[in-house]
Amino acid sequence: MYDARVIICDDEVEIVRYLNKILTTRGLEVEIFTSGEALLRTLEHRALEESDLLLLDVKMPDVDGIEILRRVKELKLEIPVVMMTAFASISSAIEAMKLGAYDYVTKPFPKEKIFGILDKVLERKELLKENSALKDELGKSAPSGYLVYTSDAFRRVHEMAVQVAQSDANVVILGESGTGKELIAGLIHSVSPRKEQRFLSINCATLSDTLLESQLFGHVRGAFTGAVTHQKGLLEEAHNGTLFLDEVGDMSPTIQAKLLRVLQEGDYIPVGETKARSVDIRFLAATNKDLEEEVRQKRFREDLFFRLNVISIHLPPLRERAEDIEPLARYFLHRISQRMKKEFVNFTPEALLLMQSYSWPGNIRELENAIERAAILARGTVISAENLPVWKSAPLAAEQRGEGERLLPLEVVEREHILHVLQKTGCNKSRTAKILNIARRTLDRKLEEYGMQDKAAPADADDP
Ligand SMILES: Nc1ncnc2c1ncn2[C@@H]1O[C@H](COP(=O)(O)OP(=O)(O)OP(=O)(O)O)[C@@H](O)[C@H]1O
Repeated sequence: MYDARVIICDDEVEIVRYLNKILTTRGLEVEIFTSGEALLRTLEHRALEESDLLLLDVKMPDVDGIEILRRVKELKLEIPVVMMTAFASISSAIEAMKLGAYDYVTKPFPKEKIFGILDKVLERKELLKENSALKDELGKSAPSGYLVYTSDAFRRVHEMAVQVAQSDANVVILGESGTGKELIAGLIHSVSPRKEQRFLSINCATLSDTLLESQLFGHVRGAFTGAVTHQKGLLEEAHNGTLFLDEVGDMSPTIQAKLLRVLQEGDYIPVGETKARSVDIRFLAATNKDLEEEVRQKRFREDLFFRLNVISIHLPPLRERAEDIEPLARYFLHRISQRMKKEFVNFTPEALLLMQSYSWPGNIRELENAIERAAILARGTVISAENLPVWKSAPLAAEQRGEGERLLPLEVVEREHILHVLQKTGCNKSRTAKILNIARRTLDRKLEEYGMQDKAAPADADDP
């Protein structure tokens, strides 16, 4: 008997039935998709890596299996994909192998063939697990996590990160707190040629100058009061690997000068030593400050800025990519379900609406925390608006209200106002239309225009 999960995607009912039967008989958990389109939609919203194998038909009427495989690879999903092909489409199987499919089977296939593949896959998974445990122990692994998004804005970020990873250029990652800067840094390292080496990180804002210096450069015994032992610095530890400098905008001028030497000369002198040591490190840095402004204000060295900022990646705040809120929320809900061993199945339309109308100043981290909290508060398996008290009373961001510097287009203000009233009426469309003093038809049209018609409300109970 197996303790594993398999996803089947095939439009041929006979094959699905056959596979489902042989797999479930051996204790496997099976998830079925009968169209490529449905699987593709799920890919964008959910991490499939919790499953152990994807059995994917090459030829489907809507979306081709090869296209799905390509997307799986683009999203860097770890799941092994086995293509199922008819004899006639063997050439696509070869193409699939080139694209990174794990294996392929030609229909019709005996069940031993599938179980043979499954055994190999599970064995490999065990090995990988052991490997990554070992890596964690050595402190080598970069922060990892699935990148969940549907917005074009974040797709561009993802593509750029993968592209720059191939070069050895230093990168500055800019973005508000909680937008995923560290996650992107980890991604860059893990797809870069240095991926087998160490990824180390340090937060430059939380340590005192002396501590930051000795953490980075290391020190010899007796270098200063309290330096009772020799300590290797992060520069030494990260040799040949990647060093992530978080909150780099908060680094003091003294440390900036010392770091500049490392970037310019490729060497440094540990505290208390006289001889320089050479290092080969790729630097990734992040900040939520406007680094160019810091340079203009002479708080950040221009020469260091240019050395670090060979390429910059800007992470957009969550409020500027509202279409990512729902898939992220579903992803976090799925993750918390697993952690709490309780299956949360959905959000109510009101809860989704509330999440979409909030401005998320703490970005993805705030969303993650809110979902976690909601899951704890929820009584049943569906998260409702009441479980999300955080922003129910919270006002919209000043920017969204049109206060401050940025004045907003009418449609943004209108959309926010409609959402606000819907929120107050518990998503009752008739009452919302009345308060807004517009016809119910007009409200429906506007909701459709803003792509909110299915989320705005279930059919109002009190509607005629
Ligand atoms: N696209 C994404 N998909 C899934 N999870 C994400 C995504 N972006 C960020 N996260 C998660 O959101 C949380 C915050 O991300 P991260 O720590 O990388 O942000 P940050 O910008 O470095 O924050 P800070 O500036 O506060 O250090 C993490 O738990 C991260 O895994």
